[in-house]
Amino acid sequence: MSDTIPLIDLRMLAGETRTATVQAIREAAEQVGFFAVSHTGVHAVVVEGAFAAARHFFDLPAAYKEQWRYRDTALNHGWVSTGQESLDPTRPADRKESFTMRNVVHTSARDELWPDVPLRDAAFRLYREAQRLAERVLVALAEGLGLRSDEFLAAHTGENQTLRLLHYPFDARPLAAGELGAGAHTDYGSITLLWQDDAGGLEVLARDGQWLAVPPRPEAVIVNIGDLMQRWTNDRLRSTLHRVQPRTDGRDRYSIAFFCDPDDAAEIAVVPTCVAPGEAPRYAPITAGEHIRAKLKATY
Ligand SMILES: O=C(O)CCC(=O)C(=O)O
Ligand SMILES: [Fe+2]
Repeated sequence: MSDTIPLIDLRMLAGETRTATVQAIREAAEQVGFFAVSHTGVHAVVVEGAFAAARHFFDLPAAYKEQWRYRDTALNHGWVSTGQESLDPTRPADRKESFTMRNVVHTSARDELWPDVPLRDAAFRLYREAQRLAERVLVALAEGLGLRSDEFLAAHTGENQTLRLLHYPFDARPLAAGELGAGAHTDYGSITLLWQDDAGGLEVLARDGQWLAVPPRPEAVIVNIGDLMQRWTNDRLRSTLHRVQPRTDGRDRYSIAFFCDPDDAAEIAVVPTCVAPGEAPRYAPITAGEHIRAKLKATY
């Protein structure tokens, strides 16, 4: 593996370069589980709008943000303060705060869930564009594995698609042993899209056991495979461990993740093209909802 994750230009999905590009996406998903995509169709102004809204919200006093505190994993919406979430439950809680918004199309009409209209509007805009991008990636992965184009897509109507604003504050207090910005974890669902600012700190565990930095690349979106997609593909696509270093250089870091997960009722059964002839699937079918809720409960 190279010293950074592969970069794929999505303009190449059009025309006669499509087949080769779909295979490049599949290969990156198999070998690294992380890749970056450029020319994604997501507008820079929409991404900037979401980052601006995030900075504005996270700057507010904690006592005020309290009103939108994350309350339950079923709704999966709201503010989680620093030290509340442990992506790696064996370590101290993460040095980060977040604002999670599940199924924004559905929840944006509920005024009580939103600190302000600009945040809601910025989230809605990015959510819609992220959905389109995630759908293109799901289709490419299906095609790359020799499946019907909508094999994965059909299970993703938006019910479990979640946008999350993240803030890793600089904090001069000494770090506890093993304290991180985000503890080492794999994502739970199908695929994750990630936008990061230029601060850096994201690392992925390479196959050789070394942590590899994922440097910020303006205009690129990071894509990674989650646990359910790994299971769906009989371990062919890799759900790779990743973590975020805490801020120690005097500046904060902001990032935005879009988790694209299957609908609660979707049955995740190993796809036939990922089982070698004469072998049995490694996993029994599972309902996506069961899996996602169990994972969320473990981290809060
Ligand atoms: O902030 C980042 O760069 C990564 C966040 C992440 O991995 C997550 O929230 O699942
Ligand atoms: Fe993650």
